[in-house]
Amino acid sequence: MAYNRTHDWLTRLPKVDLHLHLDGSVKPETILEIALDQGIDLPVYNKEGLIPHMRVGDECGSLIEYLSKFDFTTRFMQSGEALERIAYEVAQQSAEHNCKYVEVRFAPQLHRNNGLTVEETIHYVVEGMKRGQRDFGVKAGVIAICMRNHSCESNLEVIRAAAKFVGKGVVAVDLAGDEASYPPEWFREVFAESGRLGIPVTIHAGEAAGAVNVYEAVTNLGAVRIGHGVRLKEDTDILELVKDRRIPLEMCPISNIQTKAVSGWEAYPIREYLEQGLLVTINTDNPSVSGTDITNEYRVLSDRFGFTEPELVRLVMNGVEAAFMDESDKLLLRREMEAEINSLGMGLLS
Ligand SMILES: O=c1[nH]cnc2c1ncn2[C@@H]1O[C@H](CO)[C@@H](O)[C@H]1O
Ligand SMILES: [Zn+2]
Repeated sequence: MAYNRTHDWLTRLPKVDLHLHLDGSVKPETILEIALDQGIDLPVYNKEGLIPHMRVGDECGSLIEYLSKFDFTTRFMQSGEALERIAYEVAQQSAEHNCKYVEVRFAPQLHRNNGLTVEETIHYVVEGMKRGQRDFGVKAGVIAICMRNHSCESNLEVIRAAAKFVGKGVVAVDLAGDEASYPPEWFREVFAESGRLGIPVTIHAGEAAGAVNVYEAVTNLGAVRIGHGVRLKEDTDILELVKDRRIPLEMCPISNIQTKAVSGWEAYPIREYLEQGLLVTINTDNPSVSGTDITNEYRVLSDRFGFTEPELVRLVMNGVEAAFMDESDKLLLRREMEAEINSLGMGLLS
């Protein structure tokens, strides 16, 4: 590939990733090792052969098709050891992309086939992230996910367990899964509990259904951030509300194109959102399902939308602003990142 100055610069740019699913971030070689260790059958026994089972192709037609890939990976994520290891490896992969802070999300109820409790699953993921933080210097937070196709009772169990880890690794709760079939208003009771317990909320909304889901998430589920929000552009009033409240959007460009949240890149609203003053952040969603990484997300945006380096820096720093971090830690992260960005020789923050 020809030398591209911005591509090279993006590799070195310090970044953050606020929207990354643990079960969408598993390395094929790790699946292979866990399967051999635990005697789980595999369709093939080499890492290249596993990739098609884990990753969507260009032909992916919908979020539902995209989500089908997770049935494969979660089979190998049923022990404390596997969860700890995969969380640790997320920190390692983040460090490889000069990602300084990562929020890793996972759905505890999907990892209980071999008898782990909800709290145990959270414990192991938090431990893996902490070990990763020690070894690779990547700061991390964990987000516990409620699933749209799970019962209210099972989601309440997640919220209550997550509450016990607030201040000890867990930073928020989320709602994920098939958005078109399970509207957010069905989960008011679940997120009323997170409100009572004082846990911050982010909700996947405006991805596989319209802007009205963003409205519901913000006004009735207590969301202070929105996962994706790609379809927010369909309703000006709701867009204004999100803008006025400074609610960050966790956009995940490659994933959003694959799940057909929009028809294609020409309809991807990122530049208009940024110009309209929305707090847009760039994230990976699922590196192993989408075949991406955080540097690649920025590269694709710079190529497709002609973002300048100062604009790319702004997207990164929006991520810092949106992080579920206390203000003193955020200030430290911001200073560290600004110093590193300035040392890249661009003087971009002057
Ligand atoms: O982009 C997405 N939209 C909605 N749900 C998702 C997305 N990516 C992953 N998951 C869902 O979240 C679960 C826990 O990590 C995954 O198993 C998948 O079902
Ligand atoms: Zn997601």
